[in-house]
Amino acid sequence: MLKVIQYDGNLKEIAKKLNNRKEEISIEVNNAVSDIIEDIRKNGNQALIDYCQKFDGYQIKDESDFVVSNQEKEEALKQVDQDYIRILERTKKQITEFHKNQIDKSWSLYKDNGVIMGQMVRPIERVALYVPGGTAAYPSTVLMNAIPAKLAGVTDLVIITPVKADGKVNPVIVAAAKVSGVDTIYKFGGAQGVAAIAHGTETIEKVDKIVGPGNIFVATAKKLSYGVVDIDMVAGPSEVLVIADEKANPKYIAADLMSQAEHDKLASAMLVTTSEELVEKVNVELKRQVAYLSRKEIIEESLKNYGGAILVKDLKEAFDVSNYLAPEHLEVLVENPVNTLPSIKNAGSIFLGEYSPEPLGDYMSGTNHVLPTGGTAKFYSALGVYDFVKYSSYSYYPKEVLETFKDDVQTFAKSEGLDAHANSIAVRFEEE
Ligand SMILES: NC(=O)c1ccc[n+]([C@@H]2O[C@H](COP(=O)([O-])OP(=O)(O)OC[C@H]3O[C@@H](n4cnc5c(N)ncnc54)[C@H](O)[C@@H]3O)[C@@H](O)[C@H]2O)c1
Ligand SMILES: N[C@H](CO)Cc1c[nH]c[nH+]1
Ligand SMILES: [Zn+2]
Repeated sequence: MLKVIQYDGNLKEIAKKLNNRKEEISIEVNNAVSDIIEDIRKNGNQALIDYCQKFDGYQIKDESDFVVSNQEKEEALKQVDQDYIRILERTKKQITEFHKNQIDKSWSLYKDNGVIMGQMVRPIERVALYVPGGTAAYPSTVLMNAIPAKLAGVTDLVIITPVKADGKVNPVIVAAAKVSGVDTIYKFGGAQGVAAIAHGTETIEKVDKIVGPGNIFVATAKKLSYGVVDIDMVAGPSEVLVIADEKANPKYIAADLMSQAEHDKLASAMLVTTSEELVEKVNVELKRQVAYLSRKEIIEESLKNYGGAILVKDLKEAFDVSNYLAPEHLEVLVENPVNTLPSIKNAGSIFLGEYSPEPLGDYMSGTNHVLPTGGTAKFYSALGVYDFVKYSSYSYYPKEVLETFKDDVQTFAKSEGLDAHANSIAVRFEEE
């Protein structure tokens, strides 16, 4: 059952009523994750092995066992049927079609006075893709991470993902890695995996950047590793916010809310609507549908803690609430949904109309499913090709053009008290 909150124009109150435990959890998790990172930094491989044993139940045999071997890959691939490979290939095509539009080009400006300026786009060299592996397998995340990275030109890509107690990576992950062209799959994840690949160990080479989603421990470890490596964003426990008018279908809304609630007990699913009657019907549907879903327990816990229905007086208020909460996924189930785009300021990914359900985006619409959570869609974007490149600017000035700037630059430098800067210009125009 969704708890019902009447919106009275106070956005801060709404946020408090919905997320009142988030702060508390993050302090506890922050401390636990900091300890793990420190231990990995000090004790390297041995600490990594110990944490993997503790959290995933697998005793990594030796340093060569950190990586899925070719033989393990072959065995895994034998278990994946051809129709599944076809689906992965179809998904790859969809994701590629969307993401190739994000490829940014280098540019140069040749001025009449001989000055040349420009910007070069270069791929980041070594990137780790986090693929979650705790309570579910995420082959779709392999594709969502790897395809934009490949389009950007990253050559050194590795996957980190937790294994099960038998030490095996799920065969569908191995298949998705093959389809995406990623060879190295490390058998570790969680905060310890993030720490190991961020700092490096005796045998594990550090990366320049870590991307990809994960649970609260993974998201916190990425946050705390920022600076040692770059990260894409905070992509933590999943969220969906549905804006619906009185004509929206309660059966679809309930199904879509639960599709995200099933990810994690910390996932959040919210309905923002003008219709009290719709909320009642959605509650009936939630009860009916949850009964046949295998992750019923997670769904119920997540809806109880982080689910809710917010009643608003009109759609303008609905978009105000949604923009304030900045959800990872926003579904818009109102008449003429495409026309509402100008009202949306903050959302990781937007799903318009009743036949663009959020799970289509999780797998095959082509848009990326690695998305900012916890209100960070106010400043972070969906994972894209731009996350895997960096920009270097350059300039070439002939002597006669520098001369036209020499006095102004020196004055500027002196105004900052930096006379070595001024001197660098002056020495170029001294008589020998
Ligand atoms: N935002 C996005 O773009 C996006 C996309 C896909 C999935 N997700 C989210 O990814 C998450 C996947 O979570 P998951 O748990 O299945 O896999 P995961 O790989 O993210 O986390 C599993 C790991 O968490 C660590 N862990 C578990 N309990 C711990 C504890 N008490 N202390 C320290 N570490 C602990 C362990 O190392 C374990 O291997 C979900 O929250 C889901 O909503 C988000
Ligand atoms: N909804 C998740 C992002 O929050 C992505 C995903 C992968 N598989 C299923 N769902
Ligand atoms: Zn999902």
